[in-house]
Amino acid sequence: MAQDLVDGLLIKARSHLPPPSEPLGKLSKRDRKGVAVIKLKNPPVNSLSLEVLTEFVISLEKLENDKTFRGVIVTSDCPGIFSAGLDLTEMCGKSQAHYAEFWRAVQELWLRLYLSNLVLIAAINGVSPAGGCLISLTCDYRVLADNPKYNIGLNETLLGVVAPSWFKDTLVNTVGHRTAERALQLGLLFPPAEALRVGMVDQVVPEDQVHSTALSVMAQWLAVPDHARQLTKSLMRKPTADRLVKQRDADIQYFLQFVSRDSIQKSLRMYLDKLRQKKG
Ligand SMILES: CC/C=C\CCC/C=C/C(=O)SCCNC(=O)CCNC(=O)[C@H](O)C(C)(C)COP(=O)(O)OP(=O)(O)OC[C@H]1O[C@@H](n2cnc3c(N)ncnc32)[C@H](O)[C@@H]1OP(=O)(O)O
Repeated sequence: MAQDLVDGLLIKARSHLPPPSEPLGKLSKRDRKGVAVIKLKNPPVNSLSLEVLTEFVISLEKLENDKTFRGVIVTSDCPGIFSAGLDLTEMCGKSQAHYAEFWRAVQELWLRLYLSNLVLIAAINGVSPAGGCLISLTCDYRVLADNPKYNIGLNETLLGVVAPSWFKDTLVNTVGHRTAERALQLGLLFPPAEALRVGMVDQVVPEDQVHSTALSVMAQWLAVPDHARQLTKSLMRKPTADRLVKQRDADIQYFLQFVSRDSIQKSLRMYLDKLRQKKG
């Protein structure tokens, strides 16, 4: 990957073109060296379609394999929306083969992000439910913009579905068991101050400072020798990831059975209809 891609690597639904470089705040060039920015761009709501999931994995793999990169800032190009989570249309009215391919892609992205050797900082510049929250939870540090509309959490139960065990594990590892249990059962979406209080995010800053704060935090994490930090990250995270790795196929089968149920299809359709009717 060319060195001049360092400033930006855009994930679009239908284009692989890299964007023009964007300003990276106040840090010196030296501090910025080796830091890529992945901006999710799948308007209108950055839903995680099969295509986006696949491109995300490919982008991460390229960055992992390119030794000029040591850190990635994950953020959004859609105003006010970090990600609306998994694309609900991928889970409604499709074939079993499609559900299996989709779920494997969700697993793959989670594994890549959760075990990444790179330092991952989430610059959360919008609302972040369910799968959107999960992406941020896989990062090493989360900076959330201070806007009362920017709720974050795993709200799956409100859709009538269940967050898989590895979504649950990721949350438990971040906020602890009791907070996770309450948040998961109630499908809580936390506004910024609450998200900070429960440890769902590490910092809440004014909206125009999200990116520069993410860069400052990145500089701190990159000051640690890579090998020691990477081994420590693996020590902390591998047992959780291994639980999924050991039963990936069974997890896919469970998803297939679950999502194919008439009652679940009905719940997902009703939820989508509600979203669509919201406009009036
Ligand atoms: C065994 C395990 C089984 C199952 C596990 C499943 C785990 C699931 C994980 C998930 O991530 S499920 C997705 C959960 N996401 C949500 O609940 C968020 C839903 N969306 C919203 O709340 C809002 O859209 C918003 C993100 C707050 C943005 O609001 P805004 O008013 O700006 O946009 P609007 O609601 O009008 O949406 C525009 C457009 O986008 C469609 N949409 C929204 N979210 C999704 C989505 N996740 N997937 C697909 N499509 C989505 C919405 O319907 C509108 O479409 P339209 O233009 O055709 O009307």
